[in-house]
Amino acid sequence: MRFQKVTLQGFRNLPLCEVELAGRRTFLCGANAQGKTNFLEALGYVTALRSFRGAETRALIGHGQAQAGLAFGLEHETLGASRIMITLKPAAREVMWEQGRVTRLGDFIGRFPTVAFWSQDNQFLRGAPALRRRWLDLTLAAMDPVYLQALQSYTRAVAERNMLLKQGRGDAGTLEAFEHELGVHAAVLVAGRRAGVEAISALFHAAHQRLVPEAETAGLVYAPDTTAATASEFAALQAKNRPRDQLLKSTERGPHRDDIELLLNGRPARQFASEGQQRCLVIALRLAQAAYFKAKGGVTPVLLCDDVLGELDPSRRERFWASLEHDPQVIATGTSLPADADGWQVLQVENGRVLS
Ligand SMILES: Nc1ncnc2c1ncn2[C@@H]1O[C@H](COP(=O)(O)OP(=O)(O)OP(=O)(O)O)[C@@H](O)[C@H]1O
Repeated sequence: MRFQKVTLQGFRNLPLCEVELAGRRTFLCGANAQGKTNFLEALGYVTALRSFRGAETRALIGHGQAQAGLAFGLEHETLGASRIMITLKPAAREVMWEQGRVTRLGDFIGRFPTVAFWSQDNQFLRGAPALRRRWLDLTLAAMDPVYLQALQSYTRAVAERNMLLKQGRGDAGTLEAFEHELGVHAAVLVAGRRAGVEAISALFHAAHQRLVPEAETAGLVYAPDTTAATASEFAALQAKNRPRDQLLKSTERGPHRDDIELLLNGRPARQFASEGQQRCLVIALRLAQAAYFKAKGGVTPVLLCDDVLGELDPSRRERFWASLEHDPQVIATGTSLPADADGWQVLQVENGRVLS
């Protein structure tokens, strides 16, 4: 897939920007806080209708603006030339794809894959489990509408059960109904996560080997919160935990507490990997995400590299370029043009304006 034309209006600090992207390599160059990451964030939004920074819709709308508009002209392996228009309002979002309005998220999410490499990825190993869970959910849901549906339904069921627990209205019969519902969706989630992590782990190992010359092995393991696997096991678990949950006023156990662990040479990387090793692991994980999207959806994702490649030493950067498969479109940012950017389209970003 390739972005050809990008028009943004009132998106964060970009009041109006219209850009034609030429070829497969674009570098956005500018001082700090000019709008480079904001531009990448707008492009990344098209994949899962979410900010890769995890920002709320409200934060994406320019200060003082009522709404933000994003329009993309894309070249797509399976869909041909595509046009997408997204309008963001504080409490609503509208997506137009070709001439029609998108009403079911599952019809749209994941069709336009992008993978963002950005500075906060460095927190991936040592940050809270929610960060890793969010990444895994986004990766799996983008490629599987059944998983997306289960994730939405599970999240809703937990929120409703929590609401009952908080209000103290949770009599056994009512809670039991939610627990049954919760169990059905939990079983889909854990099965999807187990299979997904196994598939991504193999791609992660391969990407890491291409990136790092040392004979190191990288892997990913699923760390579920409980051993329950079937709908009835999950429902039974919630029923057993009910007295404790009623005291704590929250659903304490379940897939919403799952985690994944990155391994380096069979050991938890978060405890043993050096800073440099961690950086390579996280980049390899993003490459694995791109490979997973390609394998599942048949579309080569666009890589959005926010000031990340500058952190790699020249030999690792060279290997990064050599490790890219299927000649993806790469849109990178930085405060100065790297030495290996020959032949790139260069756009200057200055105070919310993107200039060619
Ligand atoms: N909703 C918003 N409305 C207006 N401005 C915003 C909004 N959200 C963020 N900004 C501003 O946008 C500016 C540019 O942010 P951005 O993250 O794109 O910087 P950058 O060019 O990537 O810089 P760096 O090199 O420091 O990462 C910042 O000054 C930020 O405060």
